[in-house]
Parts: sequence; C-alpha cells; structure tokens
Amino acid sequence: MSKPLGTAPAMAGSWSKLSLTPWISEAIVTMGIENMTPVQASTIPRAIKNQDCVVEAVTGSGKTLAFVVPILERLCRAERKYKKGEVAAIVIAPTRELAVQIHSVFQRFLSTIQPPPPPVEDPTTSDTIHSNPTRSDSPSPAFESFSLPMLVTSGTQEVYETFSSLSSNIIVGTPGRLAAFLLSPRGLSQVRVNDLDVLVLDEADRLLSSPDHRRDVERIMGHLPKQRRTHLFSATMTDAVEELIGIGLRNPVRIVVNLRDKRDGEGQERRLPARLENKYLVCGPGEKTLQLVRLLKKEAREGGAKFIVYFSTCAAVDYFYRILTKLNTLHTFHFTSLHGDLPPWIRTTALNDFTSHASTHLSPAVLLCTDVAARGVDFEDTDVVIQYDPPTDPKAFSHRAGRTARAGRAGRAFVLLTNGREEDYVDFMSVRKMPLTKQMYLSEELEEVTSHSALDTGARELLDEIRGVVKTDRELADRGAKAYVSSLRAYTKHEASFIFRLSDMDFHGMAMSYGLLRLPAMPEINEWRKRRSAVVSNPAKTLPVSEGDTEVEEKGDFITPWEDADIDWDNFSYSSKDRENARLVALEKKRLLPPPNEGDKKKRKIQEKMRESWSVQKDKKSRKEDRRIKRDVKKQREHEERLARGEVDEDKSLVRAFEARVKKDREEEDSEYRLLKKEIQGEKVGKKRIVKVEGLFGDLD
Ligand SMILES: Nc1ncnc2c1ncn2[C@@H]1O[C@H](COP(=O)(O)OP(=O)(O)OP(=O)(O)O)[C@@H](O)[C@H]1O
Repeated sequence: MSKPLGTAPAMAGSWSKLSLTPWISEAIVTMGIENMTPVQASTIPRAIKNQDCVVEAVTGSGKTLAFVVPILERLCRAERKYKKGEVAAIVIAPTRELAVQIHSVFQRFLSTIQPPPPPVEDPTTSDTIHSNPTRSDSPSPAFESFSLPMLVTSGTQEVYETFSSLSSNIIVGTPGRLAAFLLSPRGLSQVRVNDLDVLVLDEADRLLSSPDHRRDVERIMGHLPKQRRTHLFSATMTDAVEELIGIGLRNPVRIVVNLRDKRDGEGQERRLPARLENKYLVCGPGEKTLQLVRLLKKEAREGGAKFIVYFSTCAAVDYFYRILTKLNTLHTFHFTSLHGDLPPWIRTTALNDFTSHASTHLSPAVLLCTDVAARGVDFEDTDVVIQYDPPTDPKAFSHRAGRTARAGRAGRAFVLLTNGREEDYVDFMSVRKMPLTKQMYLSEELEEVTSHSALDTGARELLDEIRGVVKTDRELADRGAKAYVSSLRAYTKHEASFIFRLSDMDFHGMAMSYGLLRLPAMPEINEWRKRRSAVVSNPAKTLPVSEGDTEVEEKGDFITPWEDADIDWDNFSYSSKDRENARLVALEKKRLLPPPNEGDKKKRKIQEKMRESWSVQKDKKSRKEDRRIKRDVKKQREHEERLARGEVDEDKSLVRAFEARVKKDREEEDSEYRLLKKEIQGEKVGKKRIVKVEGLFGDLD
C-alpha cells in the first residue's frame, strides 16, 4: 500500500531493560524488534516474577510476545529442567488459526537454540566448520533443556506419538483438543502436568463465551496443579473473565493498556489502534454488494493490496467466494475463502494462500471469511478490513477491525450498514469507545457522493451480472439461497437486537445483493409481504410487527422492487454430472408419486406447525416457557397458602389425583402427537434425501 507504514506503536523502552537470557534477546533482535510495546513493558517483568496477570490491550499491540517471552524466560531460570513427558507451559487459544500462529512464534524462538548438527571437518584446511554460520558460536546451555513446542488442534495427527518424539514441554492448542489430549486415559498416563509452571488463556473472553470452550477450559484448569502462574489476555474482557479471575487466578495484577485519542483534544479513551481509520458506509439493502465491489476497487486504486472481508456465516463466505471470483470487474483481485466449516488442511492452505500471495494494488489479495479469522490472527500488512455484515457480537467488531493497523501501521476498516435503523449502530459503537466516521456512498466512477436515487442503477446491473454467473450452475443457485437464509438467521442473533431487527429487513433488497434468481419460500418473507401490502394500502395504519416487539411504525417507505429471474427450473441443471443425474431421477420419482392422501386433518395441522417460521417458533417457545414459569409460581404460592391454612393433607390427595390426570392426558396427547410428528419427520427425511440430491433449497418453492 502506498500509505506510509508509520512508526511502531508508542514504544516503551528497550528490551535490554529486562535482562533476558541472552539467546532470548538474540532471537528478539533477529526478528527485527528493537523496543517493547507498552503492553510488553508492563506485562513481561511481572509475568517473569510470580505474578498472575490479566491483560487487556488493544488489537495488534504485541500481546503474543508479552506471554511467549516470560514463559521462555521462566523455563530458562527454572532450577529444575523439565524432562520428556513433562509439560511446563500450556497456551489455550479459541481457534485453530490463532493456535497455529502462537505455536509458530514459540517455534521461531526455540528453533534458534536447537542443538547444532555435529561439526564436520573441512578436509582442505582441517578446520572445524558449522553448517549454520549465523548461529551463535557458543550455543546457550539452555538448548539441551528445550525442545520444539507442540501444537494440539484439529488436524494434529498422532498426538501422543508426536508429543513423545518432540519431547515437548510447551503445548499450544484449542480447548476441545487439549482437553481430550490431557484427559483421555492415554493422556493421563503419558502427559505429566504435575509441575506445570504457566497457563495462558489467549482471547480469554472468547474462550469463556462459548459454553463448549468454557467447559473444556474449566476441565483443563481443574486438571492442572494450583501452584502455577495463570495469565489471561484479550483486547476485550467480559464478566465471564471476571468470574474466572475469582476461581482460577491468585491475586492477579490487572494490566489495561488504553489508548487516548489525542485528536479530539480531550484525550478520550479508544478501544481501537491509534492509526486505524474506522469508517461506516450507508447504502440501500440492494446496494450492499455493489458498494463492496466499489470499495474494493477504490481502495485498490488508492494503493490497497491486502483486504479482509467479513461475512456472518460460512454459507455466505462460500457463496460470495464463488460469485466475486467470476465478476469481470474484479478480475485482477485474488480471492481466498476461510471459515470454520472447512476441513483443517483446507483452512491451512487458505491462510497460506492469502498470506503468501504477492499482492500489489494491481493484483490485490482478498480474504473472505467469518469470525474464525477475527481474533488474534496476525496477517501482516493488511491494508483494509470490510465488514459486509456487522458482527452479531459487538465485541467482535474491534477484533475484526484490528486485523489492520497492527503494530503501529496505518489501516482502514469499513462496516456496511443499510439505511434506516442500522445507522443507529454508529452511536451504539461510539458509546463503546469505537467511534466511526462516515464514508460517503461510492458512485460508478468511485467518487464519493452525498445522495443517489432510490436504487442505484448499478445495483440492477450487478444483479444481472451475478445472475448470469449463477445461471451457469444450479449448485450456485442452491448456495445463494442457503447463504441468504443463513445470513437472515444470523441477523436474528444480533446482540444489538434493537438495531438489527428482522422486522425492518427489506428481504427484496437483500436478495438483490445476493443475486438470487428467486426468493426462497420462507414464511418470514410471506409475512413481511402481507404486512407491506397492508401498509401500502393503508399507509396511516400502524401495524404490530410480531409479538414481543413494540409496535413499529411502517411508513410504506421505499422497498427494493423485485422480480424472480425467468428460469425453467425443471431444466436448470447442475454442472456436476452425478448431481444432475440424481436430480433427474428424483424429479421422475416425484412425478410418479401417488396424489397426497386427503383427510388427515391432524397430520396437516402438525405439518403446518412444523413449517412455521423459525422466528415465530422461537417466540412461541419463549412465551410458552414464560407461561409455564408463571403457572408454577402461582401453584407454589397456592400450595404454600394451603399449607399455612392446615389444608395440606386433604389437598395432597387432590393435588396428586389432579396431577395424575394431567399427566395421563398429556402422555396420551404426547404419544399421539409424537407418533404423528415422527411419521411426518420420517417422510421429510425421505424427501430430504431426494432434495439433497436436487439441491438444498430445491423443495422450497
Ligand atoms: N515490540 C514490538 N515492536 C514492533 N512490532 C511488534 C512488537 N511486538 C510485536 N510486534 C508485531 O506486532 C504485530 C501484532 O502483534 P500481536 O499479534 O502479538 O498483537 P496482539 O496484541 O496479540 O493482537 P490481537 O489482539 O489482534 O491478537 C505482530 O506482527 C508482531 O510481530
């Protein structure tokens, strides 16, 4: 990128202040790192001594070295050397990508002190020569006591054999795999942790926010000796971390490295790197992909060579990867996709592909990904981050944006917001100390413009171009529908649910941005259309949107016009021969099926219920649960009153009789209901098998 790289983050002094073991200092110099960052200067001396640390510092501020260096230094200073099979330090990270990266940092240090190969005699001079002349001539005595670190994540083959052959004393891994590695019968007998010295939880808040991760972390901690140092690191901390501090750390020191924004004169606190330009761009829902394309082109024109684009779901990443790579207008861009549903080896290849691509502004590299690449991962020189979907968890925002502007470099982050209620996100983030500035809408000429017509004509043209790509393979139509539905589901999971509301969604606009050929047959869309037409016919009326929502005024304002593409669906084929044959067979089978059996009303009622939109189902479930709780509370109160009045004996038999009757009714009802539901599900599974062959959403219309 042509923008200046800038200086390293405000530095906090030379490494020499720490009096580190010489080979560690040498390794740091070899990495080209001259001074400590503030978080390193405040954490390392404390972590080397016997203090537990809870460290909260902005993304890209150098937290990794703040725990890697003290771990190594403590091992060097330890009186007793660790033997094969003994673990001295464990680092837990939430994702495989981050674990791999931390492991590679340890490896960079430890590979500098591997025992040199035996010296060979130079026959011409009879001098002794070393195969690696750059290595220090007097290898540290420590090299005998250190072996390479071990990585324990998905994709690690034969863990116990590797552990034994590497004789690793330092283990880096993800929670589930680490728990299995340490706590399986083989782990319990082969991996000794009795003398473990340090445990580090990197991205601690993320580790504790997922119930599965949390359970695994707690199991691991329960297995480790209490006499250990424990450090927690993250750019964001949560209440869950506070809880853990109470149970898993001993008298920890809290290190918070804040940034003060000097630009506003008052020096307000910021949660984002100082040289990050943090921007938002507002557009219509049908213009989102158009604005993404224009933003990529504009930023590349201004020198951007490495981009990361975040989507909310794996399906959206998969789909947009297949589409964007085929758009003429982006033919100079090199795309890579990365998400958690990909097998480990593909994830590794994807990361390598993105990081090793020799990108320039003429041939920029773009990583399309989910939050699997939001935290911790250090992509050097990322110029621009674009959030196509704002994150469902607002804390992820700073982690995503923080993939650029790392280690004092300059960088830009953009979030795309649709006009209307989503614009409130700007204030919402500002309160969270993440101020955003406006990026104007981009015209076809990539100029910044203040206003444009109700729907940019470019959006319609892009829809046609995407549809042209989709029409080449039915698979793409399936993937598009899957991506659309999954993104809508993700939309309902936003923590800021008062901003991101499905009831405000312009389903047509979103379908246009996805380049769909037709709208999926979702009850949510049908309900929305009904509401819209009611509003259009009576604009003054205020309609209740859904239960649980307060009344929302729908003003009959602009919604994106929509027309399904003209497609002969029976003859729209898969490019894969196997899939296409299977589809044709399924189609024929369907044609030969007898007409549906009429008359089973109950069955149809259950079918209808099963077809209800997921949002309504969720609402109903929570209302049912509320009612049940209220009923229980009322029952309990009545019971206590009877007890107080001394009516309990008589009442007991009455209650028992009543409960038995209710139970019997319910069982009868339930068993019939269950039987019918099972039958329908059975039919559905049978159908799905066909549908799966036809395409995931082949049955929706
Ligand atoms: N003292 C230093 N001087 C210059 N660069 C540094 C220094 N320490 C670390 N770096 C570099 O800064 C970058 C970011 O470091 P690191 O990944 O540790 O950040 P982080 O605080 O863990 O970020 P995140 O919160 O996103 O995980 C890396 O490329 C690293 O090599």
